[in-house]
Amino acid sequence: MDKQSLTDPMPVTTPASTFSIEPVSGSSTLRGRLPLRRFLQRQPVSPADLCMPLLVHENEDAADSVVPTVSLQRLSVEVRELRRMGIGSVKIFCGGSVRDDRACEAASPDNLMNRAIATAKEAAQDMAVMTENCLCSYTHAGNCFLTNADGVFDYEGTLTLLSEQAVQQADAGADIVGPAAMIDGVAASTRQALNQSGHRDVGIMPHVIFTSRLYDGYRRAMNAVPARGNRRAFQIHPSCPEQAVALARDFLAEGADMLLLEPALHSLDVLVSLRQAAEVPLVPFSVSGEYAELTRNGTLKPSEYRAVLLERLTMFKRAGATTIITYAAKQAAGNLEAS
Ligand SMILES: NCc1[nH]cc(CCC(=O)O)c1CC(=O)O
Ligand SMILES: [Zn+2]
Repeated sequence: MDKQSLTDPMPVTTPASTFSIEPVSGSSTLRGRLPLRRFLQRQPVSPADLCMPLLVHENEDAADSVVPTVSLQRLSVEVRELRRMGIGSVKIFCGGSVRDDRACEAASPDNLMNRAIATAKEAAQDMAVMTENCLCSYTHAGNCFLTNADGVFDYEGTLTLLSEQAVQQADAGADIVGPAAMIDGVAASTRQALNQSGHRDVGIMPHVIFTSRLYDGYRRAMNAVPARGNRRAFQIHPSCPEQAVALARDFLAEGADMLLLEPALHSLDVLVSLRQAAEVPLVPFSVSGEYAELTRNGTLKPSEYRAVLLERLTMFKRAGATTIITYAAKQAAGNLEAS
């Protein structure tokens, strides 16, 4: 409950009515009455509703990034602090250091991603550690998938490598893997690989991704800019919500445990319709461009930013989000702690 609403009771007067019809219910004026306003209010957003994306770099934090980044060295401290603030999950993203045509580093047991997972898990056992499962940091072309020598999409090779990558991540301690290459069949092949390697209890949260320029800040920070063009081949055009819903259904039929939707703000309609159709956790990802828009447009004072951020997160929650992935998770948790 914000202090404002405790100290600012709304005087309700009943003016001589100029309407010929008396309202049947007092439902709008009830809100002026403090105990009723409180009674009607749903559970507000809490730190436990938030997931912090961690863009991990080997050495230095990326100074010019529009979104927060963290070095491997600082990761333990960061994860412990987030956990202390009540945040229950982190989603780890890592760049690669070696690119080749077969994206070999993606499934190397001691790549940065796997070391970061182990570090995060060691720092806070009860923090849910989620990963991104993709190839764009490891391929020459910056694509999320493999291609053959002739440039044609290699479906089987991609699924095999993504499954191997997921198993390595689970071995390192990941609780939930996140296939992000937008390839159907990936949830099924990942499930099978996890089960066969003794990771039946590791969850799968595939990404359902609309094409967007709101990813540019992330791609720059993570050195994951596609070599040609701004779009990724399998992402869904913003005009095609039915494709997103269909892909979401396919992933669930394949055995996905939950779904990530991005960009959060540009996929709200899909969140709402999936919430009505499927009893599964739905997780909007408020991506780098959304964070940049809120923090850097220069028109919001700090107090306005905090209030708008809370409104934004509340809106995601009421639209049906189970958890919200946001670069503002730490700030929001700090504000909620302070209020
Ligand atoms: N590779 C998939 C992926 N993983 C994270 C983001 C963007 C996240 C953000 O903008 O915060 C994307 C989209 C993309 O690169 O096309
Ligand atoms: Zn990718």
